[in-house]
Amino acid sequence: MTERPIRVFSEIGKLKKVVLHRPGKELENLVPDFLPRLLFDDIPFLEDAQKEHDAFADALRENGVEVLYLERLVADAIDAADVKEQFVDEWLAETGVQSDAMLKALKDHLLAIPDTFDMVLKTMEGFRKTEMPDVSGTSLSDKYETDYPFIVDPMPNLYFTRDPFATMAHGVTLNHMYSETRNRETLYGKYIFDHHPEYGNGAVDRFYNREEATRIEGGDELVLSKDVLAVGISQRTDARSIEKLANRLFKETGFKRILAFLIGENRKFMHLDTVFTMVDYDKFTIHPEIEGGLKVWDLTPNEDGTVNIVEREDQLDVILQDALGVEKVHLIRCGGGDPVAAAREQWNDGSNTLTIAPGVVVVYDRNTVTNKVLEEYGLKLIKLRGSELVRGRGGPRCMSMPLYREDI
Ligand SMILES: NC(=O)NCCC[C@H](N)C(=O)O
Repeated sequence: MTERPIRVFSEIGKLKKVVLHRPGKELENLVPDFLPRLLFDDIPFLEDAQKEHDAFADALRENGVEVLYLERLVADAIDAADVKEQFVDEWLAETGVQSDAMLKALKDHLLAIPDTFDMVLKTMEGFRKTEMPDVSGTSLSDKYETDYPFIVDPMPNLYFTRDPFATMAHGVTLNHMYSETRNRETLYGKYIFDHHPEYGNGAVDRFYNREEATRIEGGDELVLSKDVLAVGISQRTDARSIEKLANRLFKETGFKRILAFLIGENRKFMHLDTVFTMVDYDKFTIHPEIEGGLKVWDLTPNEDGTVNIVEREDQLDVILQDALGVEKVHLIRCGGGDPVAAAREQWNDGSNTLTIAPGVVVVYDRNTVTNKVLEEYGLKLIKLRGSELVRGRGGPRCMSMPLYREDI
């Protein structure tokens, strides 16, 4: 049997292949009045954000990881299946543009871009009003004018490739996102998994679809082992989505348990991976602020195919020891447990680490208190500058989607 293109059975197995998105001109379409709606807290300086991101990609390559770019995968998928016009039509249908004349002008503009790669980048960047001619249509929507400076919004969160789709076993969840701005991002995943020569046409199992009504985002989906997932019930992921996922995974894969972590609905920690990541066989980062209110449910398959759901009364370390079959689990507290350092460093993604091999972890250099504690636990840190990247509220795990990890 041929090797499946996706293989992810842990959070910590040696990372061999990953998807990133190099931040592009979409960041130059962030303006102060619309930051909250686009889920940003500040405006990064693109040139420096790209340098920081290139350093991230280089660090991964130096450690034996093949880096694939989302924008290249999408362009190759579109070209391979010769579906440029279909892609543009689907993209347009999700822009919210109502004027027929403007829809036609946008379509003509995109299809006139000779290189599909550049066309894909343009769909990510968005369109300012100033860059399109006035269209003189006849319908009411053609004549109607607002002060809004964009015809089509940018998609500034694309460099957080962790969220719109998530890999596990030999497949993906193609997610239905919490916000309109991020839901548009999932179209790129759809084209990759429908049409890419290596990742499309059924080569990758599909455990969730973007058309589903309930929400789930990749930052909430953690593959703890070949048997166990942890999934956050959060601002971004509904409990119902986790039940659906459990039903499918228990039937279609070897996963035997999902731990559903209730972390509450909060901008500061919108996904489970902003407060909890796995860094070694027996070590996890954790933000102390979630520990008090954390509830964990255990989802396991019943013999009749239904899902058994039990609330766990144990402490988190005991739940993890039991789920992973290790003697002692260490929970490494963000900011060393100091409430001020923890809050400051979690905000800057101190607990959002990317593990590229057991005990080898990519972090932002700025989280000095947390990093020192991680080193005291014997972890090897690869430190990145992230002053611009962090303004979008995401760290190394958020900015990466593993496609292939060696089994542990
Ligand atoms: N997994 C993650 O936590 N991703 C970070 C996403 C940040 C982005 N600005 C968002 O709010 O969706």
